[in-house]
Amino acid sequence: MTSHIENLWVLALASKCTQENIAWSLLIMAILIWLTMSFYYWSHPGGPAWGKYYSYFYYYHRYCSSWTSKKTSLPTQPHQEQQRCFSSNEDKNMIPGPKGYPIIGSMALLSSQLAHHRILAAAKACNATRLMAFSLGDTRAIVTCHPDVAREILNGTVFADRPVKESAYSLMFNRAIGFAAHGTYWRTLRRIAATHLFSPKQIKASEIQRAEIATNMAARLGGACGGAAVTVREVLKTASLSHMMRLVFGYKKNLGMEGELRGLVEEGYDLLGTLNWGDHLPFLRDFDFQRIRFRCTELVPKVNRFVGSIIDEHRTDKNRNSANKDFVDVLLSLQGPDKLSESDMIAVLWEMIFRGTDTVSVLIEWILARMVLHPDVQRKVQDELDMVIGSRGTITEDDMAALVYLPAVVKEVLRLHPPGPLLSWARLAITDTIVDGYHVPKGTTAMVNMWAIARDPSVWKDPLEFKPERFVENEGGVEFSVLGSDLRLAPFGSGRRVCPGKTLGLATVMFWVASLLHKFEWLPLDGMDGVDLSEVLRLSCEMAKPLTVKVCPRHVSNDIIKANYEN
Ligand code: HEM
Repeated sequence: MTSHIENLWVLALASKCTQENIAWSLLIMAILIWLTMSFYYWSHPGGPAWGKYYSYFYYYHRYCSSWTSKKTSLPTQPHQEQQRCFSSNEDKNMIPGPKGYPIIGSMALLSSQLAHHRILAAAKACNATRLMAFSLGDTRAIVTCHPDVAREILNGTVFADRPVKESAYSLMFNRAIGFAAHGTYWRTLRRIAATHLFSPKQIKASEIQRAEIATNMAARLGGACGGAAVTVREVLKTASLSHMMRLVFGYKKNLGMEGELRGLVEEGYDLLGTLNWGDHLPFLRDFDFQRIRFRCTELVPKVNRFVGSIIDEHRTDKNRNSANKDFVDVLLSLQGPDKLSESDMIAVLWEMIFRGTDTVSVLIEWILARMVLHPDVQRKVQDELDMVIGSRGTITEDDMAALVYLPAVVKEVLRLHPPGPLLSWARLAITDTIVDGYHVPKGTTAMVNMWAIARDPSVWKDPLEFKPERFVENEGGVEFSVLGSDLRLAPFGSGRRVCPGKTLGLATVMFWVASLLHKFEWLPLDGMDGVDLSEVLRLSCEMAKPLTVKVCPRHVSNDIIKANYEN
C-alpha cells in the first residue's frame, strides 16, 4: 500500500515537472524561433521589414505557380550599378540597401538631425543612389537620390498617399490636405484651397497684407541698426505667422493671439518632426516612452479651443461681407457635399497656419545668410532692385515680374538649402508597383532625397558652389522652373501631391527678401561670426545656429537711382 502511494507521488511529481519543463521548453523554443526569424529577416538587403516581406510574399509569388502571370512583370534587369551590389546575392530582384540592426533596422538613419546626409551616405555605401531599400522597424521604406527615379515616384499614380504617423492622427492632420488619404475628400480640400487661398486672384488680393508686414519687419530691424547684433529668425517667424493668420483667419492686428498660436504651432512642429519609435515598432506602441501621445492629447484641446473660437467669432459676426472674406468664411460657406464638419474645418485651418509658417521663414533665413556670405551677390541683387524700382523708392509685388537676378538667387538657395530636403512628408504606395525596375509592394513608404539630387555632381556642375548665375539665361545659365516639372530641382515636390502653397510661398519669399535687401545692407558680425551654414532637420531644415548679423539702412540717393534707372 505504502509503495503504491509512493509511486503515485512520484508519478504526480514527474507529471508536474514535465508540464513545467514542457512550458519552459516551449518558451525557449519560441524565443529561439523568434530570434532566428529576426536574424533571418534582418539578413536580407534593406533589413528586417524587407526580409519579412521577401519571406512571406516575394518567395511565395516567385516560386508558386499561381503567380506566374504577375511574375512576368517583375524586373529582370535591375540597374547595372545595383547589379554590382547584388553580386553576392542569389536573388537579383531585391532592392539594395543597408540591413541596419536586427528588429529595428535603420531607425538610426531617420532619428538623426541630418537624416538627408545619412541617407545619402548609406545609399552611396551600397551603390544604391538610384533606389535604396531600408527598414524602419516594421516599416518598409525606399528612397531615391536620382531625378529619374524621383519622377517615377512623385509623378506616378501609385505613391498618392502619405504614411500617417500617430502624432499626425492625434493632431487631426489625417483630415487636412497633407495627410488625408488620396480620394474624394482630399481632392475636395485641394480644390477649395486652390480656388480660395492659392489662386492668382487671392494671392494678388493679399498683397497689401504682405506689404504691411514687410514695413513692420523693416521697422523692427531698423530699430536694431547702429551695429547691434540682430538675430533675424524671431522677426521672420513673427512675420510669417502674422501673414498666415491674416490670410486664413483674417486678423489684421496682433490681438495677443500670435504668442499663443506660436506656442501651439511650435509644439506641433516638434511633435510631427520627432521620429516616433512606436510608429514603426508595434511592441513599443503602448508605452509612449517618448511621451508623444501624451503631449498630443495635451495640445489638441488647446488647438480646438483656439481655432474653434475663431470659427465661432466668424459665425456670429454679422458685419462680415465679401470685402472682408477670409478662408474661415469660405469654409463656413460650403454647402452640399463640400460642407465640412467643425473638426475637419479646424484641421484644415490649423494645417494651413502650420504649413505656411516655417517653410517661408526658414527659406528667407537661408537666403539672408547667403547674402551675408556673398556680398558681391547681395550687391548685384540690390543694384537690380534699384534699377527696377527706379526713383519710386518703394517696392511692390508688381515689380517682381521685372526681376531676373533675385529669382535666380532664390532658386540657388532652394537648391543648396531646400526647406524640405526629404520633401517634408513621405509618400505611401497604394498598390504594388515597379520602381526603377524593382517590385515595390503596396504599403511601402517612399522618400525622395531632393537635397542629394540638388548636390549631385552628375546632375549639377560645381554643385557645392553658390552660383545664382546658373539660373540666368543671359549669363550662361538656363531658364529653370522649380515648381515641380524638372526633378533635378523640385523643392516643392511634384505630381498630384505637389505643394499647393508653392506660388504663395514663392511670392512671399521673393517680395520680403526684395524689401529687406532693398532697405538694408546685410553685414556679418566682426570676422563672419554669426553665419554658420550647419543644418538641423526638424520638420523643416533650418540653420542649426540662428543667423545673427548687422543691418544698416541703405541710403541710396535718389540721383544715383535715377542715373542707374536712366542708363
Ligand atoms: C517656401 C515655401 C514652401 C516649401 C519649400 C514647401 C514644400 C513642400 C513640399 C516639399 C511638400 C510635399 C510635396 C510632395 O509630396 O510632392 C509640400 C506639401 C504641402 N504644402 Fe508646402 N511648401 C512651402 C509653402 C507652403 C505654404 C505657404 C503652404 C500653405 C499655406 C503650404 C502647404 C502645403 C500643403 C497643404 C501640402 C500637402 C499637399 C498634399 O499632400 O496634397 N506649403 N510643401
